[in-house]
Amino acid sequence: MVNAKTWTLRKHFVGFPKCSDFEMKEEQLPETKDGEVLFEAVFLSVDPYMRPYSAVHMKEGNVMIGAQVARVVESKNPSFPVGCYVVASTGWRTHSISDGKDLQLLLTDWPESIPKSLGLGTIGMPGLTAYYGLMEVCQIKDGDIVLVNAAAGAVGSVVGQIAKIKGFKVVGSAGSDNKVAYLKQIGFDEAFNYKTVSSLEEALKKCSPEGYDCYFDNVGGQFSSVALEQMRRFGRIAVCGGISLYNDTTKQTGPYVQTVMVFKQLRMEGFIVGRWKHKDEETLKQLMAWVKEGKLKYEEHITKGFENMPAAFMGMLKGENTGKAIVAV
Ligand SMILES: NC(=O)C1=CN([C@@H]2O[C@H](COP(=O)(O)OP(=O)(O)OC[C@H]3O[C@@H](n4cnc5c(N)ncnc54)[C@H](OP(=O)(O)O)[C@@H]3O)[C@@H](O)[C@H]2O)C=CC1
Ligand SMILES: CCCCC/C=C\CC(=O)/C=C/C=C/C=C/[C@@H](O)CCCC(=O)O
Repeated sequence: MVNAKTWTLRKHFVGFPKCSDFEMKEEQLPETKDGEVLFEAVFLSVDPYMRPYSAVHMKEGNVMIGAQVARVVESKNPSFPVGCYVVASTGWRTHSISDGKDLQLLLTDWPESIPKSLGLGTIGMPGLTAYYGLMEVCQIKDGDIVLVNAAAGAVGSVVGQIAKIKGFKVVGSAGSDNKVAYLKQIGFDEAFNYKTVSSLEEALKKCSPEGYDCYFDNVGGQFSSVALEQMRRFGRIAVCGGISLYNDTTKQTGPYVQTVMVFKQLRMEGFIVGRWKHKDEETLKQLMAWVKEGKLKYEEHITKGFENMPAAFMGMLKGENTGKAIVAV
């Protein structure tokens, strides 16, 4: 018998999450049955989507949603032998049992030199999000100038680097001078600290006087209202997320998009990474190849200890992370 620790949503978040919104619990797992595997979490992901999704997909008392890279420790399923690593969406739990249907093996031939935690970041869901947002939604093409915000984070840092691999000019914004230095280090052409510029409009104009063709939006709200005005004709906006809105207790309102959308003939499209699931295997292989070739750099912000999951989650929402926010058990 194995005891699993879990983090549950004690109270729905109101505004910015608080420690008292979470509760750690322990449960005894049953014996595994034929076809089942028992696995233990090695790395867990904390992601922005957990904040808005909790309100829609969770009830108070539920285990917090989320993905982990886990090691199979007991197996009655030949597809997942003991010792193999899986990506599982079983939430904030140290141990889980599954019949394997919802498990994803890490890419085969994962090199020892590349941390398996990247299966939650650059070679996982955030990397896929960056790739599909640029290639499928923005449909980047020759000569495009790309803008991405939350650029030093898990998704944004991959967006900028893929755009550079493909030969485009890239501008990024982030919330500290250290993050701006990091963006320059990984190849962004221009980067600025959105918290310290005196005018966002001027900063965007200075970084690209010609304007922008592709805007990969992770932030939404006021940033987007200003950025839309800097788009070039026939520009494309991939609406990936709106982290500046997730903790609002009252909905923010306009300026509204219609005038600029019509005059500049813009295309704006929201998307969820799962739309291209059928392409995930080949895309993950491409991301892995770029990492191996040193073209796609990664950074991780690692918090140690399962007991620190809420702190890691709240820290990520506050911007403490450069690169992917991960908890190592
Ligand atoms: N549509 C989809 O399928 C998916 C969408 N997403 C979305 O992508 C975005 C980035 O996610 P991810 O890369 O995992 O997270 P990040 O690693 O970028 O971490 C979140 C970052 O958001 C920034 N941030 C927090 N509050 C604000 C604010 N008020 N204004 C501007 N920036 C803020 C912080 O960086 P800073 O210091 O720069 O402020 C923080 O580090 C999110 O909006 C997320 O919801 C992610 C995955 C899939
Ligand atoms: C302007 C408000 C927009 C609200 C949008 C909310 C969230 C956007 C977002 O971050 C979506 C993320 C979706 C992630 C989906 C993940 C799962 O399909 C798979 C998770 C497993 C894994 O990490 O591999």
